[in-house]
Amino acid sequence: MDFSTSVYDSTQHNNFYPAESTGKSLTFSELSGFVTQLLSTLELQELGGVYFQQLNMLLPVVGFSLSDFDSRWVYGNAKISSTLIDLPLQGANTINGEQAHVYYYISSPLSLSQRESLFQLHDLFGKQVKHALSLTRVQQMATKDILTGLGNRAGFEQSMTRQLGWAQRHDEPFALLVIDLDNFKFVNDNFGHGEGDKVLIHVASHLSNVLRDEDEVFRYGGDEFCCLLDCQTQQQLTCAAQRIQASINSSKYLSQLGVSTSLGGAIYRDGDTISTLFDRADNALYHVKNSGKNSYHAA
Ligand SMILES: Nc1nc2c(ncn2[C@@H]2O[C@H](COP(=O)(O)OP(=O)(O)OP(=O)(O)O)[C@@H](O)[C@H]2O)c(=O)[nH]1
Repeated sequence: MDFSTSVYDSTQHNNFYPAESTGKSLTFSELSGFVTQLLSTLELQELGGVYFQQLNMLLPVVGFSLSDFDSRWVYGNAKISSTLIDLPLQGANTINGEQAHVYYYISSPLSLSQRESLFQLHDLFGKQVKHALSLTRVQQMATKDILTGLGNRAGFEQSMTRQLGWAQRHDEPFALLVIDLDNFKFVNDNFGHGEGDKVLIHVASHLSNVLRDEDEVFRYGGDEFCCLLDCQTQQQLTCAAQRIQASINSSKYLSQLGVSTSLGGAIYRDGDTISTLFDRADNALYHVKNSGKNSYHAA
């Protein structure tokens, strides 16, 4: 079997679309790992063990910029004894606003057939990675709230399922906060829906800024937000809730409009499901709403 046949065979026999087959979203590292896995199944003897090893490490790094591979090759002339691979890093990888690159030298020039093999690889991965990425984007859009950029209700349920699984396996609790804006309807009714939208965006940014990186915040729907927090005790949860309230109350913009927040919290207990945990936090919120709003209560 020649090299090109083995590449195409691998495409057919490797399921490169876990997003489709499992319905799970692909993270960067999953996708990179996937490229690594696929690469390691290819028969790259023609490239030699060293090239294979090094490319195996490099390709996942540049994962998403393989489409630039082709045009970025510098062959040098007959007297140059190395080949330069210039791999532009995409996305946030800029240095002082300039595109960041990874340069890679191969000490002896690649033969024509080695180059051909790499171009075939590039072709193959360019298409596959693009496809996997577009699936990931679609999935991300399905779990994102367009107005605030936060995760939406579907995203919340996905994360909650993951967190519940983790808590059960590792016997490590986490906390849920349900947050509802007070008097939000007043803003819509008196200043219009556009102003109401601005308030939601403003609150979302306060929530994102005040929480730790490992915590997650979602717009559950309407003027209701949810946070999944790395808190194991009521004391830690109360601290987080107070920080959120202090942050919202410090906003002149929100206080001028008369908007504040009511919060209900609950900590995971053994055997909890999404709905039992959510209901406890929601009942606590209900309690706050019925006792004057702008406060926090834990179940
Ligand atoms: N501007 C805007 N308004 C929305 C959006 N989604 C839901 N709403 C409005 O949010 C309001 C939510 O109602 P309530 O929670 O009863 O309003 P509230 O004044 O905060 O009531 P309390 O919670 O009792 O203080 C309704 O008027 C909805 O129309 C949205 O995306 N943008």
